[in-house]
Amino acid sequence: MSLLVDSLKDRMLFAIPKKGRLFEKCIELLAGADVKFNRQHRLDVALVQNLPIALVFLPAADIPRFVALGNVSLGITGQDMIAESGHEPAIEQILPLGFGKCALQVQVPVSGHIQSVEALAGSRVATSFEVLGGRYFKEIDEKVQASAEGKGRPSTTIEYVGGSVEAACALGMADGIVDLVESGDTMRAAGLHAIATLMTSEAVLITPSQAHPSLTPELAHIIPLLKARFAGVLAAKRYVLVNYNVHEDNLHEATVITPGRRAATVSKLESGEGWLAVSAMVERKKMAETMDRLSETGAEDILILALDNCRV
Ligand SMILES: Nc1ncnc2c1ncn2[C@@H]1O[C@H](COP(=O)(O)OP(=O)(O)OP(=O)(O)O)[C@@H](O)[C@H]1O
Ligand SMILES: O=P(O)(O)OC[C@H]1O[C@H](OP(=O)(O)OP(=O)(O)O)[C@H](O)[C@@H]1O
Repeated sequence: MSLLVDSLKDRMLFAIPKKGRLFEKCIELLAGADVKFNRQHRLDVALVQNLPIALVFLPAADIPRFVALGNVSLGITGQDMIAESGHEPAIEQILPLGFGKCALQVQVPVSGHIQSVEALAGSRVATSFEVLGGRYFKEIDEKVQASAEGKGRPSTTIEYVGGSVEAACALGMADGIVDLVESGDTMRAAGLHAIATLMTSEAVLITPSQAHPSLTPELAHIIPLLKARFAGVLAAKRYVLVNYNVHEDNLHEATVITPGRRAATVSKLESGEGWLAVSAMVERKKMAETMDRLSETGAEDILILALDNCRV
C-alpha cells in the first residue's frame, strides 16, 4: 500500500463514480479523451499511463465532499449530488457533460387522495435526498402552517431510504417520495406520478472553487487540458460534418442552412463553371432536415461524415 501512496505524490487526483448510472459514461468519456489507465481488480485507484493523473473511484455521493475540501482536484458527479452535499459554494462546475440527465421530483400514488405538495405536507416522505427533500418540505410546511386551514398541522417527516425509494409508498412506510426520474418507467411501474420538481440535474466536471495549495502549476494545467479534451469529445458526438457542392448563385442560401460553428469552409471546384465545395459542422439531430433543405437549394453530392474527435 505504501507503494501506491508514493506513486500518488506527483499526480493530480481525479474522482470518478465507482458504479451506478454515471460509471460507464465516465469510462467512455475518459477513453474519448485518450486518458489511458489499468484498473486492478478491487482497487479504487488507477494510475493514468499517459498523463500525471491518478483516478480515484468513489461513490458519486461522496465526490462533492472530496472536491470541496480539495482532497481531489477534479471530479465527475451529478448536480443533484452537489446540491445534496451542502458543499455547493466550495465547488466550481466547469463543464456540463450532457449525460446523467434526470429530475428530482415529488411523487405520490396515482390513485391516492393526496395530489399536491400542500396536501402531502405534514405526512411521511421517503427519500435518499434528505437535505434537499427536508429543505423543500420545510418551506412548504411553513406556507401551509401559515394558512387558515393548515394551522396546527404537524411538520412533514422525512424518512431516509438508501435505494428503491419507489417501493416506500406500496410498503406503507410513506405517503409520498422524493426521487430521481429520467424516463419515468420506475415511477409508473410503482403506480406513482410526479406532482412537483425540486431540480433538474446532469453530470458535471467539477473542481474546488479554491485550488488546494499542494496542487503545483504543472499539475494545475491538466485541468484546462482535460476540460478542452472532454468538450471536444462531447462536440464530436453532438455534431457531424456536412460536405456538399453548390453553384455560387445558391451559396448564400445554402450557407444560411449550414452556417458552421464559426463559418462554413468554401473552396472552388477544379471543374470551374461557378461550382463550389462547402464544408460545415451541423448538429447531428438536424442532419436529415439539413440534407433535405440543402437539396432544395440545388446543392449536390451531399455527404455527412461522423467526427471521431474534435477541438472546439
Ligand atoms: N435514471 C437516471 N437517469 C439518469 N441519471 C440518473 C438516473 N438515476 C440517477 N442518475 C444520476 O446518476 C447519479 C448516480 O445515481 P445512481 O443511482 O447510479 O447512484 P449510486 O448510488 O452511485 O449507484 P447505485 O444506485 O447503483 O447504488 C445520480 O446522482 C444522478 O445524478
Ligand atoms: O425514470 P427512470 O428512467 O425509470 O429512472 C429512475 C430510477 O433511476 C434511479 O435509480 P437506479 O435505477 O439507479 O437505482 P436505485 O433505485 O438503486 O438508486 C432513480 O432512483 C429511479 O429509481
